[in-house]
Amino acid sequence: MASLRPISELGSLIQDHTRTIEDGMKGSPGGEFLTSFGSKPAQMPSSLAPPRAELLETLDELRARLLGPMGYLTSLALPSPVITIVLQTLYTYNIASHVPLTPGATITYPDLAARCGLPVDDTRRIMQAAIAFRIFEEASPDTSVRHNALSGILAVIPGMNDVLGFLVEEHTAAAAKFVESLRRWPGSGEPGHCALMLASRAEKGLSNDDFEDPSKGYFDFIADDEKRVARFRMAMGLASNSPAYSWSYFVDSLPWADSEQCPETIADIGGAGGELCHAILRKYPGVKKATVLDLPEVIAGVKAPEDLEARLDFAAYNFLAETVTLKVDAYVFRHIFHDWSDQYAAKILTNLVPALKSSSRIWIAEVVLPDLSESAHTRDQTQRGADLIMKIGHNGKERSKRGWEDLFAEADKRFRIESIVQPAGAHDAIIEVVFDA
Ligand SMILES: C[S@@+](CC[C@H](N)C(=O)[O-])C[C@H]1O[C@@H](n2cnc3c(N)ncnc32)[C@H](O)[C@@H]1O
Repeated sequence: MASLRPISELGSLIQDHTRTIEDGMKGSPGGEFLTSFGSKPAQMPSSLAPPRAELLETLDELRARLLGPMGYLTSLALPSPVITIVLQTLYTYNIASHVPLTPGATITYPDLAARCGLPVDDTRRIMQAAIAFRIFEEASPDTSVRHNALSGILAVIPGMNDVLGFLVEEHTAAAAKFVESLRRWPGSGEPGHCALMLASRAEKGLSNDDFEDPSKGYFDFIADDEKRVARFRMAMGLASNSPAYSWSYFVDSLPWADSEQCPETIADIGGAGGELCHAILRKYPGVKKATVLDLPEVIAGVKAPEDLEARLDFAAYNFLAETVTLKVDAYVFRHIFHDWSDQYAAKILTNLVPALKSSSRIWIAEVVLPDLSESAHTRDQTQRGADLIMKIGHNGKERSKRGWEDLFAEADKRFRIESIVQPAGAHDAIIEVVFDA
């Protein structure tokens, strides 16, 4: 472990980075970093991303070191159920929608309680806990509240409440069942053995001791529940709209402007509505034909936009149950493998093998976990957290470079990772794989 810097040095770094950000944001929208309702969120240029990341990391380190081992551990464990209680109640009673949206307007605790159908004393206690975590503001002590920027997004951004609902209802229930899932099915890679499925079956009064097919996962389970499917789609849609998820990182990183390297034909496996192919075809005229392969129900009714009609088509394909018959120059997978444990991810790859020739390339857009770092705990908290979310939700996983190498080796020794590129600011890396047929 590297020797730790004196805490005064951390304080100076915090001061320096804060100044850099404040100066860099002067006069820009959101540059004052206000938290009141209606204030503009800061839109920081990418040049400020490094000082921002280092500032947040330094704040995290200083806090952990000042709290000391016992204080820091308590600071993790104690708020965790409290945050769950607060967020679950905010979602279930849609509390944000009952607080007036006129800037500065307030509501008393009894009025809010009446609108939400909650007891007054509980409403006050839940709201005050929320306010302590910076959601809402107290307008008058013990009497009334109003929105702030954070609570405001729950009320005004379409889909935000769905995101909250998805997280607090599905993930929280799954988290509570995680250890039980480990005990019941140690090491299982079956989607039906994940904690979310354990929780979902228990919630419906279904047996977890005796159920038919552990290969059926969360999406199969909720398929008939329109409300849950819509909420999941909304939550994913909102998350994938964040700039770090932009298609352009992947599309721009492909070396296909060079006609020597540009494939004439490609297939996007699990390509859903074909949006990634739209971007690829528009940027690379050398790609003459793209085919989206996905489940029949997903591609049913999906059409290519007019300008791409001659170059884009869709075909039904089940990557777990069938081998690929469509032979193209390059296969693309975006956000596919992390949904699956190694045994299923390897199956997807072995099902591709019969279509591969020695010049075939596979391009994957997904996370490549970096090694843990003493100087990037906040990044690691997010990425390792996302890995566990994939586990509780699907028995899926995020993979490190080693994890990807092991996966390809398990699938077929002829796969070889040719390159991994991590564009700055992007959530995903781009993994290029060749097949030594
Ligand atoms: C997380 S989405 C990714 C979609 C798209 N590649 C993207 O980047 O937005 C996973 C995709 O895999 C597809 N999928 C799931 N199971 C499949 C299967 N057994 N066979 C083919 N596609 C499947 C889903 O329909 C969905 O389109």
